Amino acid sequence: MSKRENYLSWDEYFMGIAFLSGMRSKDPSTQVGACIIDEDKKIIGIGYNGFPHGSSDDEMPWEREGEFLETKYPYVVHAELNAILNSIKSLKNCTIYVTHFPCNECAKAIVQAGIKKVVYFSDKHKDLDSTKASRKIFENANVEMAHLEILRENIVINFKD
Ligand SMILES: O=c1[nH]c(=O)n([C@H]2C[C@H](O)[C@@H](COP(=O)(O)O)O2)cc1CO
Ligand SMILES: [Zn+2]
Repeated sequence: MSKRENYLSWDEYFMGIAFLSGMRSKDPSTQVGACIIDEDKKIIGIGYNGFPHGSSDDEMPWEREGEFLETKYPYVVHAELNAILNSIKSLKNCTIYVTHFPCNECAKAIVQAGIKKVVYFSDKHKDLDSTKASRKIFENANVEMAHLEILRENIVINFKD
């Protein structure tokens, strides 16, 4: 019997895990996921955007607009930072798969952690200054940036069969 066709590529697998992780996010507008792998393709950290430990999800605001302290922005931990903080070992020379291109704050953390490659899916905020700053941070630190185009339309997990 020949091998199965249409199995997940490594890129699809790790980006798929980043997306699955993002599905844990309670942010009603943007769900971000991240998955960090080492040079042996072992997963060593996963994260999604959410409030810090101890913050009740029901008491924190998910608002995008209004008085700064009444919005989510000062409180939410970004997916990339959560993945870094959740990692089980050194991130030197690792690769991070992210559903969205990282902001400049996450870019700084990615560089300082020793991550050498960023594989991203969405770059919809590419014109924001914070994204331009991220690119500059990555370029200066020789962190490779790679846009991942996934050709299949979806990955289905069927719990019924
Ligand atoms: O790098 C990032 N990583 C990350 O996890 N996020 C999270 C924070 C917020 O919960 C959400 C952005 O929300 P919004 O698109 O409504 O502004 O995504 C946002 C960024 C910035 O693009
Ligand atoms: Zn960020």
